[in-house]
Amino acid sequence: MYKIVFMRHGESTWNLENRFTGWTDVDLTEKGRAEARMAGQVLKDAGFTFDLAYTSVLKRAVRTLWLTMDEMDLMWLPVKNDWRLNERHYGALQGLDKGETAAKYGDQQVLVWRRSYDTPPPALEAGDPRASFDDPRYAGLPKDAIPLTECLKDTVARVLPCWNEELAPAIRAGKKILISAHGNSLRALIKMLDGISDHDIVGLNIPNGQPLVYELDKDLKPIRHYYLGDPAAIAAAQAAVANQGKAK
Ligand SMILES: O=C(O)[C@@H](CO)OP(=O)(O)O
Repeated sequence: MYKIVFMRHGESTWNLENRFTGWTDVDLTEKGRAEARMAGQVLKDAGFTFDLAYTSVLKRAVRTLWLTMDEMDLMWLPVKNDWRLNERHYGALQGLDKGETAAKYGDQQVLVWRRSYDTPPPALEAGDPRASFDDPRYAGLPKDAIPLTECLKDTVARVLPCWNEELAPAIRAGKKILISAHGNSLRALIKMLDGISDHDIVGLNIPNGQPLVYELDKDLKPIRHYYLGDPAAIAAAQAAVANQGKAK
């Protein structure tokens, strides 16, 4: 049996401000840093250790990983930054207030943009300063791999090769891995792992900074999964994430 740990980053400045974030590279708040340290403490107390860590190229996930590793006295851990673990690109919604957007377009439309499997948010114009074409961290990518918006299906299409080429081989090689990523890139991974339907994935919300353990069989099929933190606090945090997209 294999065990891997997923973790969504701690609270970011735009989580606090309730803005659509996507590929915008915002940092953690003080609360987010505390959540990341707490995750390290919880993992340490539960007896976890790791050989290798994966994260995105966005600083909220990278810093969460650093703080978690620091708390576990694992700063030496090899880290692979993979853009394919980035948050789902939020297109032209990036930077907008979620509640105001819901007041303007309706809760249902915002739920579709936030959680549907195959309806992307409106795309950025190619010349929009929010587009990532000139960002050096994506310099090695073909231009058509850099999104202007993404639905979850598009995120699955980039996360799946990351799983097949990086994560799964590391797990099979016996490495204990920690993956610090984002709400929707983790939803994409979990949808794929658990075979969640396009319909049911709408209801899945991932809380900030809570280690999520997956136990996998020899074929890397999930046996069970569980959060390490307090179940009531996790359920409340998941409900809070779900409610972020509603008009006040
Ligand atoms: O804004 C975002 O990029 C994501 C994660 O914070 O938000 P949501 O939960 O609305 O998909």
